[in-house]
Amino acid sequence: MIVTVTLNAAIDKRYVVSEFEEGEVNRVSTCEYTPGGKGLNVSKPLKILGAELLATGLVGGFAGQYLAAEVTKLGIANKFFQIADESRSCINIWDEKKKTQTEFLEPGVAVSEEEQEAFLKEFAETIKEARVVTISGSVPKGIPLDYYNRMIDIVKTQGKQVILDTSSPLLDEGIKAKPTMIKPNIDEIRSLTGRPCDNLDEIMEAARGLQQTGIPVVVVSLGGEGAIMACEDGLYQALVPKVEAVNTVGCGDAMIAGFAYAFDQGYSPAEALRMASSVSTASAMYDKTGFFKPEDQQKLFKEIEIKKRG
Ligand SMILES: Nc1ncnc2c1ncn2[C@@H]1O[C@H](COP(=O)(O)OP(=O)(O)OP(=O)(O)O)[C@@H](O)[C@H]1O
Ligand SMILES: O=P(O)(O)OC[C@@]1(O)O[C@H](CO)[C@@H](O)[C@@H]1O
Repeated sequence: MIVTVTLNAAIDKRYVVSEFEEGEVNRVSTCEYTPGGKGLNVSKPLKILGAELLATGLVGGFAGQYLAAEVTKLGIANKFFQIADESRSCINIWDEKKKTQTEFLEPGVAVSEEEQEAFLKEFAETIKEARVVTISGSVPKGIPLDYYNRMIDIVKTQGKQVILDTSSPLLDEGIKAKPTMIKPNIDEIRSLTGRPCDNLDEIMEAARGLQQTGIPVVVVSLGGEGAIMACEDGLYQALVPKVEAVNTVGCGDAMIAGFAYAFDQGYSPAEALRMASSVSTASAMYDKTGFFKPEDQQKLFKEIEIKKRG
């Protein structure tokens, strides 16, 4: 079983405007509300894969009730912890003319120390049946930098695998707790290592360096260029075929879903990389964040090349 964690859940609001004008009144032609926050964008592809899954995290107020109800509607089992303040919204504006996307991500409400401690206590119980736990995204206000470290310690103490997917400064702190896996993208690996990582050799060296600090699996995702993985077996490269990418938002989350699924099913690291790359690439081919067509994923699974690089 897989438990996904979203501490900063959000109602993702997608606004379509004919032409976005800064400083003007913009009328929205279509709007779409979906449950978001990175951990929920991991849950959606996991559901499509047919994984046994439980979504947890923090939600609050009416927005929180709406989020939990929408997640349930998607058929995703969930056990959210209720906080006092209202869950956030994230706005994504799609400009039809310029074909650009503008995002406004609210920071998330304050979470009191009492709420933080109570969630951790509940979390230790929630993951009892899990084999794999994913921890994703930003954290709401008031949550200290080492909170993910405490969660990772709880998961590891129970002998389970834990994937951490976040960015600086939470990632810089989180790697100290040695999660089972991290998946920085190119910007995140540069920020983590302070190296330019301008070519494949440098990226492989950076991934191996991090893996050797005691993080069993380090994957660097490279968008349409695939991914590099450093693990105990060595270095691997995933080469993905050219596809018509219509929405790359949340591809990283879909990749985490693929790895969590593969770890839960006991795949080898190389096959886990193939699985994760097929799910994330299929999700780039679908316009709705967090979704993909199983037939695209199954086709890609056969086409993706996994090369041993050292
Ligand atoms: N344009 C694309 N074409 C094909 N596959 C893609 C494309 N963009 C992303 N992918 C797939 O998704 C994976 C993750 O992409 P990326 O490196 O962009 O993650 P990310 O930056 O964490 O994404 P996000 O933050 O939007 O979730 C890639 O390794 C690849 O398999
Ligand atoms: O603040 P986080 O949790 O890091 O990111 C939140 C978020 O912007 O990322 C997704 C796109 O990847 C959106 O669906 C979501 O609302």
